[in-house]
Amino acid sequence: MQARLLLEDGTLFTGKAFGASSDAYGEVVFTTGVTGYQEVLTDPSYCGYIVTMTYPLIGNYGISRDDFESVRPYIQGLVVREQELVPSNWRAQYTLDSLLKEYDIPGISGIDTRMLTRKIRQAGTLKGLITTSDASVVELAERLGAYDVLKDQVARVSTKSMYISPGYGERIVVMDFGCKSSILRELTRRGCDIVVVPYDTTSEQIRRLHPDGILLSNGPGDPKRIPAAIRTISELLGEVPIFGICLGHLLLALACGADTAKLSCGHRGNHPVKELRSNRCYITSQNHSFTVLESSLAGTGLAVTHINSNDGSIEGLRHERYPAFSAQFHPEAAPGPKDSGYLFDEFLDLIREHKAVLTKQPSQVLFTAEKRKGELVYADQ
Ligand SMILES: NC(=O)CC[C@H](N)C(=O)O
Repeated sequence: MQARLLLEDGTLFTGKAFGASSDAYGEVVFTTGVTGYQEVLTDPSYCGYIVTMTYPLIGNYGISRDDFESVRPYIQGLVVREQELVPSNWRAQYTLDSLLKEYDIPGISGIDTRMLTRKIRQAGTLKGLITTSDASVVELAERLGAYDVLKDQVARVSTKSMYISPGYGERIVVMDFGCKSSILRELTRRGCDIVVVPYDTTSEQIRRLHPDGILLSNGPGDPKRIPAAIRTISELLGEVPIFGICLGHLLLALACGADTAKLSCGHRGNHPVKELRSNRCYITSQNHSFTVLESSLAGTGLAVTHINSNDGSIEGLRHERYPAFSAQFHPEAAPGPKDSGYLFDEFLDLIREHKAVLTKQPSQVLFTAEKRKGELVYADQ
């Protein structure tokens, strides 16, 4: 069956349909990862997007639920150069085509994904529509024009109620903005006692859980669309060590008074990132549209720890007084190299350091009506 992909600038691609035969609307983005299509499909941060895979053959190792990054795929639609119909992998449970059918997600194959990627690079992210209908292009353009991009993605993908994954180690409260499973895997591997809470949990509710540390997860969309979460983070800042990943990084920056903006076409796939402390370059897994503006950092207490070696954008931040740091990239990888997984160890080191300081200064342990900040905790350093 024929499928068409129409972009908001009028560009029309005609290819072959696979997956569901429903219509999909979304922002069209591309990812350059060579492997990892299952992780991309099921990463909740992709909610609202039609994803183009720049690697030309997709589906060749099939679908295995063990590789999912959440319980289901969250993309709106999938664009590939060539779809493999007969996967070859002993772990495969079913095919890409049958997965997309099961979750009512349409795909289009057989189009020039290189041209599409160039277009997005030049024009920036564009709205698009995948359809198998035979409606006229004029009609499709009208429908696409009337489509408003999703604005409530975090509410869609965050857990509706708190859940635990018990361990004997440090208690980590994960604020779930669309948390990838591999973040929980990394914490579990380190013995953590994990409590995952919905994105709109208040600081008071989080305090009652007595966290040793708070992890702000990845998640879809513009961080400014969840102001209550920004407020919650600013209320907890300095009380408990905080580690932000991707959306969590952007939210931490906003909570400290910095500003964020949308990149023209985002970073998706593997990007080189320089750690300024060691002058080392790490290959990281990335998936984001937004970035922290360097010009907004003055007076926030935030210092840049990592930068993107391709475009110089901010990739990591650390608070100079409070125990808080963040990464724009994905230290949990999935897909991608695990080079930057050391950040989870640094988070646990920070938690232990913070506890040691509190033990030396027990009077600081009590919560007071006035927010207890890191500068008090670290006053004698
Ligand atoms: N992976 C993420 O957490 C993405 C963060 C944010 N939604 C962005 O697009 O920039």
